[in-house]
Parts: sequence; structure tokens; C-alpha cells
Amino acid sequence: MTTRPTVFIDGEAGTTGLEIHRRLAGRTDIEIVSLPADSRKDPAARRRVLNEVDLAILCLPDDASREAAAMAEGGPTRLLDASTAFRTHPDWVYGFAELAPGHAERIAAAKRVSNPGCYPTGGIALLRPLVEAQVLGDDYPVSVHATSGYSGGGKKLIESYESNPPGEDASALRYYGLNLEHKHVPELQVHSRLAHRPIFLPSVGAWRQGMLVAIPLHLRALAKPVAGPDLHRILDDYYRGQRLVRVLPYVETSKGSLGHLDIEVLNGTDMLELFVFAHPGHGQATLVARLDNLGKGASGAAVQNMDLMLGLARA
Ligand SMILES: NC(=O)C1=CN([C@@H]2O[C@H](COP(=O)(O)OP(=O)(O)OC[C@H]3O[C@@H](n4cnc5c(N)ncnc54)[C@H](OP(=O)(O)O)[C@@H]3O)[C@@H](O)[C@H]2O)C=CC1
Ligand SMILES: CC(=O)N[C@@H](CCC(=O)OP(=O)(O)O)C(=O)O
Repeated sequence: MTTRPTVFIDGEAGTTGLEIHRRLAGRTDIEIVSLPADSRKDPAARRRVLNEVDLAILCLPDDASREAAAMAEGGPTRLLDASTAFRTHPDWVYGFAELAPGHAERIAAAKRVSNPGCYPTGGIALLRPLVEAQVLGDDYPVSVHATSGYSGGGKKLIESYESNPPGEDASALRYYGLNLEHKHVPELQVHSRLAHRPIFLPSVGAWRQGMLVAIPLHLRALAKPVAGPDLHRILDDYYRGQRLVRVLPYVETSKGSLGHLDIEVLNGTDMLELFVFAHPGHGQATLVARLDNLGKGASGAAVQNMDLMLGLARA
């Protein structure tokens, strides 16, 4: 009889932890280890389990993740962290399997993997192939405009939107991160391989889940003389054969075709869709990523990384 790998979800009662649980329900190739509800925040109980299982998935606030990683330091347990704490840490492998050729294998071999942020998943997926192709110079002044369903804000923001009456945070749509200090900027810059900090303008609104990430480009400012179809071909080649990243057909906007994208289309899936819109006459393009912030933007990516790390099928 073969033993099944054991998996502990630290923070299993939170938004990301519950979604991972839901995705793993019914899986017979792993064994989920849980703490009783009354000891799920007990440091001694967590330390014990964190050193017993094959893989621990940390779905905790940053400080609690750092604390859990310290508890598991030196032990045999492999860690997959959903927080922002280690996403640019040199000892941790960034958990975006489609980042570059061979990257899924790096995740599979790693002892420490950091699951990407939801917004950077879209931004990096669009930028990295163009930087690698030296079409987008690493010094291009990148701006990323993105919008997310409120579940991206975790339990507190969900309660605010779903309580009756709604909390004061529950606006129809609001910009935030206007201090240009959003926690996702470092990973967006590092893993896109940009020389300078991108400007990142996030927004959140009154739908539960679903995310769009848009990057406008002036074609004349690119490092090579390329047109919209070239940008599309680079992305299409880069992600060919990937199960969870789909590059949609090129859209030449001057031909009056598709001029809008809906945000909730991928909800409940782990898919990431990439679009290139360009207007040759104006020399302008918009790259867009669409995803479910709780899917490929969080729990879906975590399960994909878990499968890679444990050598289970599907990844
Ligand atoms: N929501 C999202 O779309 C995404 C979130 N993330 C990241 O995942 C992590 C979790 O986020 P999210 O699920 O949204 O957050 P939530 O606030 O929904 O859940 C966090 C969970 O961690 C528990 N917790 C807090 N401190 C401790 C501790 N010291 N020991 C044990 N458990 C603790 C909380 O307990 P209690 O229930 O008592 O509050 C809660 O259940 C964060 O780092 C976030 O940045 C990543 C990608 C997307
Ligand atoms: C709408 C909203 O508040 N979103 C969160 C990001 C959610 C997310 O996925 O970020 P992490 O992966 O880093 O937790 C924010 O902007 O802080």
C-alpha cells in the first residue's frame, strides 16, 4: 500500500484556505490534516502539525506566515505560502508555473514556494514574455490598471460587502493604492524583470470575484518596431500548450470588433486569459489579463503548485 502525502492548510477558515479546501474535497490522492477549530490558532498545536506533514499550505496574513515559516524552519515539511511575505525572497521559488520554460520543474523540486498575488499573476503573465523577447525594454515606464472583486480583500472586506447594512468599505467601486505603495509592486517588478517600479493602480468593487488587469502600451516607445500582431504572437508562442493560460485571438480595434470585456466570465475556474487589443493607426495597444482572483489568482494556483510539489498528476 502506498501512503498518501499529508497536507495541512494553516488558516483553513479564511477565504483562501476555504477555497483550497473546497478544491481538494473528494481528492483521494492526498490526506488533509486539520486542527480542531478551538486550537487552529494555538502556536504549539500549529508548530507540531507544521513539522509533521509533507506539505503545509499557509493561508495566513503576512506576519502569521512568517511565524509559521519560522516554526517549520529546519524541519522536513515543505511550505507553500499564499501571503506576500516571501514572493521576492531569494530562497523561495515564485509559484507561477508558466513564468518561464523549466519553471514548473523548479516548483516541483522546491522546499519553499510562494504563491503569486492575484494582480501580479495577470501583470507578470503579460509583461514577462515581452521583456524576455526584448520587445518591451526593461526600462519601459509600465503602468498597470486593475480591478478586483471584493473577495480579494479577504474575510473583513467580504463581511463589509455582505453584511446588512453593508459596512462603510462597501463602495460601488473605488481606487486604492493611490500612495503607489501597493504590496504587489515588488513582485510585479521583480518577476516581470523590469528595471523600474511599475505604476500600479488597483480598484475594487461590488462584485464578489473576477479580475481584469490592463496594461496600455505606446508602440512607438517599445524597444523594437513591432505591431499588435507581433505582441500577440509572442504571447501565443510563450504559452502554447499550457493548460491554465489561454491567449485569445488578436483584436484589431480599428476594425470595430470587440470593444469590451466582462469581468466575471472566468469565475469558478482556474483559467487565466490574455488579450491583445491594438490600433495600428494610433500606434497603441492594450494588453489585458482576465482571471478569477480566487482561482488562478489564489487557491487555484495553490492547488496547481501543490500538485507540482507532490508530484501528483494534472499540473
Ligand atoms: N483573498 C484573496 O483573493 C487572496 C488572498 N491571498 C493571501 O492569502 C492570505 C490569506 O488571505 P485571505 O484568505 O484573504 O485572508 P482571510 O482574512 O480571509 O483569512 C486568514 C485566516 O488566517 C487566520 N489567522 C490569522 N492569524 C492566524 C494565526 N496567527 N494562526 C492561525 N490562523 C491565523 C484567520 O483567522 P480568523 O478566521 O480567526 O480571522 C483567517 O481564518 C493572505 O496573506 C492574503 O494576502 C492571496 C491571494 C488572494
Ligand atoms: C481587493 C483587494 O483588496 N485585494 C487585495 C489583494 C488580494 C491578493 O490576492 O493579494 P495577495 O495575494 O497578496 O493577498 C489587496 O489589494 O490588498
